[in-house]
Amino acid sequence: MAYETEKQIAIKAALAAGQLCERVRHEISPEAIEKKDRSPVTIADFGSQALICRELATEFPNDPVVGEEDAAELKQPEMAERLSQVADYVGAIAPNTTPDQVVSWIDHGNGSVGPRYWTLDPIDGTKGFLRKDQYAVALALVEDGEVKVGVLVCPALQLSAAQPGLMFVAVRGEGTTMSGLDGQNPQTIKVVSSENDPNLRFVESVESGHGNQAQQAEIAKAAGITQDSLRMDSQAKYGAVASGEAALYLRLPSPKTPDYREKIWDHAAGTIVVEEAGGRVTDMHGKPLDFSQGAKLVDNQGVVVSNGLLHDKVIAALQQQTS
Ligand SMILES: Nc1ncnc2c1ncn2[C@@H]1O[C@H](COP(=O)(O)OS(=O)(=O)O)[C@@H](OP(=O)(O)O)[C@H]1O
Ligand SMILES: [Mg+2]
Ligand SMILES: [Mg+2]
Ligand SMILES: [Mg+2]
Repeated sequence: MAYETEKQIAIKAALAAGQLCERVRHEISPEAIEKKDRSPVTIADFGSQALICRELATEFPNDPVVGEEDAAELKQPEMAERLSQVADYVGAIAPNTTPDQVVSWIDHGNGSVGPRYWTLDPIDGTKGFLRKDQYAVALALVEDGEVKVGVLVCPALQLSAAQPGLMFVAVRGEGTTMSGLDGQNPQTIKVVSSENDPNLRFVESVESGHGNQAQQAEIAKAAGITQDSLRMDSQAKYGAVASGEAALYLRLPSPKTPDYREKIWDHAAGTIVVEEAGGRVTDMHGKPLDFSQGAKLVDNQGVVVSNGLLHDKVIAALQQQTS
C-alpha cells in the first residue's frame, strides 16, 4: 500500500496532538493569546504543533513542514510561564521535554512549500476550541502540488450515537476511513450519493467573518438544498461531507475580507478526505485548489466542497450570480 509509513506516522502524531488538546481543554480554560493578525492562539495550538513536528522531524528529517504557528512570540521573556506550560503538556506525552526543545520543534514548522512537504494546522478552529465546540488537528502530505495523505483528528465530533471523537484518514487512490480516536476498526466512508433528497444539508463556518452566510444560503438553495445550514467550526466540516452527513460545504469570501486568501493548512487534509470519499473540492470558480504555490492558495478564491453530484450545479449558480 502506498504511503503506509507516512500514514501511520501521521496518525500517531495527530492522535497524540489531539490528546494534548483535550487535556488542555479539560484541565484549564486556556487563555487566547492574540496574534499579529488578531486571531487567537493557545498553549494547546503550540503544544500540538510541537508534538507533531517532533515526530515528523525524527521520521522524515528531509521533509519540510509548513505549519500555521511559529515560536517567535513564545520565545519572548514575558511568555516564559506559558512556554513552560507548553513544555509540561508536551512532556506528559514526550517525557523530559525542555522549553528549548519545544521552541525548536514548533519552529520546525516554518518550512516552505516544495515538491514534497507536510502542512499542519495544529488546531484548526481555535475559536471553536475556545468555545468548547468543534476543532480539528489537520495534517497532510503534499507531493507535486497534490495531497497524498490526510489525517483529521476531531476530538469533539460526534456523528452518531457513539462516543465523541472521530478520526478521518485518506490516502490518494485508497479511499477514506473514519474511526474513533483509538484508531480501531476504521470504516470506509462515502459521500451522500443522492442529488435530490429533501434531507440534504449543507455546512458552513460558525464564524460569520470566515464566509458569506447570506450568499451561501442562496447558493445552497439554488442547488436544491432546502434544509437550514449546519454551522460547524474547523475542517470537521470536510468530515461531515465525506461521511455523508452533509452534501455541501460552502466557504465564500466574506464581504469584510474580499481579498482574503485561504491557507493551505486549512484545506489540505480536508480536501483529500472528501475526494477519496467520492466528493469534489474546488474554489468558487470551479478551479482545483492549487497547493503548489506557497502557504496561501493565491490562485483560488472561496472553497466549494460537495458530494460530487451537486458540484456543477453549485458552480453554475455562482457563475450566474456574478455574470
Ligand atoms: N477572513 C477569513 N476568511 C476565511 N477564513 C478565515 C478568515 N480569517 C481566518 N480564517 C481561517 O478560518 C479558520 C477557521 O476555520 P472555520 O471558519 O472553518 O472555523 S471557525 O468557525 O472559525 O471556528 C482559521 O483557522 P485557525 O486559525 O486554525 O482556527 C483561519 O485560518
Ligand atoms: Mg489560527
Ligand atoms: Mg485553521
Ligand atoms: Mg490553527
